Amino acid sequence: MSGLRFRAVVPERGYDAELAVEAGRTLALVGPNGAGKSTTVDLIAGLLRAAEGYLAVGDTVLVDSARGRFTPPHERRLAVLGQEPLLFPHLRVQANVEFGPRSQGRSREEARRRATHLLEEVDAARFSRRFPAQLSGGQAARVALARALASQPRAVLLDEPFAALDVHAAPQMRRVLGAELRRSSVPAVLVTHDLLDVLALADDLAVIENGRIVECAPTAEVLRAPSSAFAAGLAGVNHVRGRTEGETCCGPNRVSRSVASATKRWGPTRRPSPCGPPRPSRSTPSHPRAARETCGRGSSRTSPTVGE
Ligand SMILES: Nc1ncnc2c1ncn2[C@@H]1O[C@H](COP(=O)(O)OP(=O)(O)OP(=O)(O)O)[C@@H](O)[C@H]1O
Repeated sequence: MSGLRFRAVVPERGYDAELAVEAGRTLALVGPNGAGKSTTVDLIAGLLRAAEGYLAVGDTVLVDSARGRFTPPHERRLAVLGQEPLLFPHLRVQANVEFGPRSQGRSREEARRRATHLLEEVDAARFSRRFPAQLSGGQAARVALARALASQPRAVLLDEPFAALDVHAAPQMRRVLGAELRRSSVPAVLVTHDLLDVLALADDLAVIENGRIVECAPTAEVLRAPSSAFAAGLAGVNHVRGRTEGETCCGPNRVSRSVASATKRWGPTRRPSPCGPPRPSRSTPSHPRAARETCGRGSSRTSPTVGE
């Protein structure tokens, strides 16, 4: 498994963004309402088709509009977990979680083992004989997390997956998700409005505004020295300081910038994003610090933990 490279342009939504997430790392995508976070997830998942687009996970190119390639959602092998659990209503919980591994050709026994393990992890084993209609919203969300992780995806996409959970369930689910992501070493994109999600899960943090990535760097760096007003608000500081040396998380752009220069960068000439241009093959980030400390292929997840 290796990193995820993504770029897409959707003119009718004013969307023109690119991201790179190294294998084994989680990138949190934050931004104001209507900025383009769900659009990003939909594009990567294949639920929305871009006018121009490129998507690769590792060596597998899933979308390349220049070559007319568009892999349908069900063939992408991506785990997508949103606010709605979207469980199969006619299957019991256990069968819902077994469905992914079974459809990938795993044996009945292997699928059962994996589903049972994940249902225990998310504290939903006692619901395994129920149908989705017999679950509460929070219980269904736990099952949906188990199902998303069961199929050993190429990459994981999470669109506010804990929004429906209560204050006790959310920390437990973060722990399960964090452990699974660390174990699986796949790239993950997490859309969230919640700083706790960012602190608990995100190695890197990207800010999207008006369909453009305006900041992308290791989480600790963004929170320490935000260069966008939105990240400053998230970090709880009222000033934008910016970084003084190359500290982007995922790509070749080394020069830190103020919001103003970021806006200039993202002007009509469509320059490379802070997260780097999509690369057609596995490649090491060109930024030496990023490669060494944060974004190197196969590097371990390093997000800070929060007391939960
Ligand atoms: N189905 C659609 N058709 C046309 N435009 C859309 C559609 N869905 C979203 N948009 C527009 O695309 C832009 C990005 O929306 P998106 O839902 O991706 O934002 P978001 O960052 O996820 O917002 P939120 O935090 O409110 O969920 C917005 O301007 C929105 O109005």
